[in-house]
Amino acid sequence: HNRNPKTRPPGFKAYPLVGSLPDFLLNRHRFLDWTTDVLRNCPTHSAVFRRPGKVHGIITANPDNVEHILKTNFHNYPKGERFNYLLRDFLGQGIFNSDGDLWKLQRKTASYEFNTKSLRNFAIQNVTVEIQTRLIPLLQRASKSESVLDLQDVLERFAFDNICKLAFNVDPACLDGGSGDAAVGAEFMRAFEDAATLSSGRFMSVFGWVWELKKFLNVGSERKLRESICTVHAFADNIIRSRMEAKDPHNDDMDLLSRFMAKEENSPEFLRDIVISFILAGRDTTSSALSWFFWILSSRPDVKDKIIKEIETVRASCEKRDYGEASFGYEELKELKYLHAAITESMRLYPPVHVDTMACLNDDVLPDGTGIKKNWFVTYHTYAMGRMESIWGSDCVEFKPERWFDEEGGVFRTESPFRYPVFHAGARMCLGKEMAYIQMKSIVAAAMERFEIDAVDKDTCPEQHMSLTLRIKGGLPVRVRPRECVMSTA
Ligand code: HEM
Repeated sequence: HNRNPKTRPPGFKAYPLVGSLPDFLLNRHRFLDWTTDVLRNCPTHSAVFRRPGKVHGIITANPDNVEHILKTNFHNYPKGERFNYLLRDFLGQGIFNSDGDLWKLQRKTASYEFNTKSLRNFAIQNVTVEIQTRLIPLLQRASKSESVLDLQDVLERFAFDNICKLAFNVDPACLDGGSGDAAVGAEFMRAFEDAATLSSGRFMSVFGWVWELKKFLNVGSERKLRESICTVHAFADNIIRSRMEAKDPHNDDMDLLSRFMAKEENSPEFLRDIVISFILAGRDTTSSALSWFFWILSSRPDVKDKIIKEIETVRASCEKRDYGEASFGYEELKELKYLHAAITESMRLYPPVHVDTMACLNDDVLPDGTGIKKNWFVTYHTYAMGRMESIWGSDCVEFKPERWFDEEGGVFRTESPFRYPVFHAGARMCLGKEMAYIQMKSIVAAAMERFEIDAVDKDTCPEQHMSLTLRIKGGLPVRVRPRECVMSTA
């Protein structure tokens, strides 16, 4: 690719993505695979996205373009006014929905905190408790009753409990399901889910004025959105208020809210925005990743065996150190290298954040020669990038954890985040990457050590449901059986 702006070809070299409405309608149910095919066949893997009569933006699966957008010319590609506006009712000015100084301020505090040992320890402790007291008993019950379990739902409830603990040290107990405090938690989770889905639904509205009118009249989806936002805000406001009224606001709490309260003179509304953004960011990304992971694994006994062997080896070394928890400690999790590679490989094929979109502030030419105009959007297509022969070679669609190790097979091969933008890249790269791996590896290790988990329909690729993350439509029905020859018990 020609990176020299003086000699690279002039702009507007791009290929139509949505050429005709019939094409779009025919392929709507397989949107990601269809757009992947189109990008694969474009010479530089970039295309123009059109709606009738109007060019709206560029979609790309080209790593040089991704580097340009997320790093080299970062300032030209913010989230943008439209994104901010559509999500403002729900997210306010939280990190996920802000640009410029407001974003920088939150990013600075958060990236410092995400690098502290104390936050990591807090995260490990929360995951361990959730696994020990809820996940393992739930899987045990499913294995005894031999019933079919929706694993995606279980993983989503796990992730929600977990991110709420991390964000403001509240346990909504969604994985406990049921009565008392858990019912309040479940209502909060449901309202959060509705608010996220309905807010993102505004992006799909062909005519923007339709949702604005519904909002003005307080009817239909906008009425439901308003109600769910009220529920979410009331829940968060209560916690923030009582924390602020507490005698010592700089208490020993390890959660993110306390850290933001201690460092800045932030208003209660801004603290709420901050907390809600973190919950959104950490809510259903890990559950999406693990749902696809468990589905893939169901038809790959060879990979399963290697993971189990590794877990048993690491568990044996834990026992020598008299480490008898249901989960694993930080050092042990680091030793689960093959598992790390298998999860990374699974997210290459099924990235939780399947596409990501930015706005273009000023006319620009991308490194592959594609021109982009002010006010267009630019989307990088993470799902397509995981399936490009030019990036991963001729076996790009195969699930092969081994590709993440060097020639000798021992050292994990790190990949450029611009070729593997599963966690984004550049200045706005995901802050929760390490925590996400801690959570995912802990869950898989604890579950696979004790149980055989198999998708009921392991040979049919599940239908995709695209919300903010890539989920499995209708959930992931699995059967759970006790694993024979378990080395330790919960
Ligand atoms: C497998 C799990 C995860 C994946 C694949 C993932 C992926 C991503 C991606 C693609 C973005 C960029 C989104 C954008 O353009 O706004 C992002 C941002 C972010 N993620 Fe994650 N994420 C994961 C888990 C988490 C967790 C568990 C947390 C919190 C504990 C978290 C915190 C954040 C935050 C705060 C941002 C915003 C960063 C910024 O705008 O400066 N993520 N993540």
